[in-house]
Amino acid sequence: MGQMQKELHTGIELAVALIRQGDLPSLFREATTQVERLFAVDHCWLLELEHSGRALRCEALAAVSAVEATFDCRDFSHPFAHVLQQGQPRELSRAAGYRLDHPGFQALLEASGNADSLWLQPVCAETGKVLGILVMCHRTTVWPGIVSQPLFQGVLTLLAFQWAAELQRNDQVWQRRLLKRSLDQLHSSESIRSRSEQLATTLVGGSVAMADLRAQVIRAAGSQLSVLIQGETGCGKDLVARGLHQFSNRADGPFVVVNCAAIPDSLLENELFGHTKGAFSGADRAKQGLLAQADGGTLFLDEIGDMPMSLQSKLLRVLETRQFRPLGAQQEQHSDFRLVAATHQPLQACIRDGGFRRDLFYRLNQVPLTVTPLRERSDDLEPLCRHFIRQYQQREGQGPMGISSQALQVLAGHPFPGNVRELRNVVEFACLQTPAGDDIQPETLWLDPLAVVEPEHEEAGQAAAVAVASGVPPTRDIDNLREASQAFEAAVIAERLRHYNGNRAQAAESLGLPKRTLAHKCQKYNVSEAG
Ligand SMILES: Nc1ncnc2c1ncn2[C@@H]1O[C@H](COP(=O)(O)OP(=O)(O)OP(=O)(O)O)[C@@H](O)[C@H]1O
Repeated sequence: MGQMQKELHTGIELAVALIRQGDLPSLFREATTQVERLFAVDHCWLLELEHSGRALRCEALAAVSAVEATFDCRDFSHPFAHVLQQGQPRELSRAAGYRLDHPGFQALLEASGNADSLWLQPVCAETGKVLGILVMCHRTTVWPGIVSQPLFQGVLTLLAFQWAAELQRNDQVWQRRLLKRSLDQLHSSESIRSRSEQLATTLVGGSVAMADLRAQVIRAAGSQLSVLIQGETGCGKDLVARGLHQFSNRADGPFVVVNCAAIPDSLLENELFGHTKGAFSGADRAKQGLLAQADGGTLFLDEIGDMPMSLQSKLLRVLETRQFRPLGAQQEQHSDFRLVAATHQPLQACIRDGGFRRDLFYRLNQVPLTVTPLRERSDDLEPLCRHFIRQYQQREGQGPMGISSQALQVLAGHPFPGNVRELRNVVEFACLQTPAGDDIQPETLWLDPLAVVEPEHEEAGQAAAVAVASGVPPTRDIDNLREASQAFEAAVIAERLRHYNGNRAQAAESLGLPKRTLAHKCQKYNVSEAG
């Protein structure tokens, strides 16, 4: 092979080797090795200008030395700042280098063996943009013979070209990733927003607390983690649990509700686990438990704070394995359910008092959700009132138009110890007494006067409240028996309705009246006026 052909061959080999590298670190490794080999240079380093343009970094030096291999471009205690500033290559003697006290630069000298001379060569892209610096170190000054070679210029050009292309590729990848991330974010926040809006038709309220809660419900619905909903009685925990099911991928599966406080302790285990035929005397048929029924769906354990300790341990085991054994069964069964639990009790305090298992609490509380009491979200009052009026109209076929601002003001001053359930009852009472097409007025609002009585005046307040609430005169003052009887009847009805949280069917049944008659009497006596 002729000399020229040999050189050409070397050049092509070198070019292929450089082009083949898929990322910057391997490009740098290949380029420095090639320079050391081709030009018989003792040591070669590549310093990369950081994206910010503020510092140069030498990864290869960082790998062999303990010092920080970063060179601030404004720090003239190393020679690279000068090279960048002038944009020209320069030679540097080791003796001159020793006078510079930059620790990174000293480490570079150290790692370059006995080099007496350095050549600092800026590497620039076609656009003129500086990419970094090529540093060659050798025992003696050999530079004029090297840098004048076309092969050296070729290596530099190719290195710069590949380097710039790699940066551009990284930049594009980065841009694409950024774009994708922002699109994903946009998409997920958009989908959370639209689902939250859907949820707002059942979990009503315009307050910030309610909007936050809805977004949390939507996010939690997307996971399989157990959710513990805490909040005062009547504040909407049941609705939250339903929302978690409705917006989960189990929405087509069953939603099984167990009220741990409503089922006697002795029956609760049986309800949950079920039993086989003949498991105990009287078990003449097998019964599927609620755990099994919840397979593929959501199991909602309401009032979990009331679950007996013995059952808590069993539940914990089920939650860990999703396996359980019905009473009398030989085999364990599997049920794939998502657990949602709720309580109005302060579970932390129950744990301290020994009434609730700490390990179960942690198992349930993977996603904690707290529903704020109604008195702390007054912005929800108006939307909730309108929601309940609309529900009333749909149910009864007619009802009031809306609610007056005075009535809303009165509601805003009430503390609502019974939360939204209490508000719903108050609004429904008011609906009953408001002619269709009118707005609800303050006089029709049946608010529990006890709720505003100061604790120290509670007893006196209670007596007064009964009189105010009932409107029944003391017996000795009665001068019209018919009116007094009617007042008494109205007071009993109002009291009973209150007792049943406004459930007219239950109140009517407990008084031995048909529901229609009760509704008629409410209208006739204008129940709230009796208060
Ligand atoms: N944000 C709301 N939007 C619409 N209705 C609501 C809202 N919050 C509560 N309600 C209504 O108030 C009543 C009580 O709510 P819910 O049963 O969900 O309360 P809870 O916290 O589960 O009560 P408890 O602690 O007694 O079980 C229900 O009729 C429910 O529909």
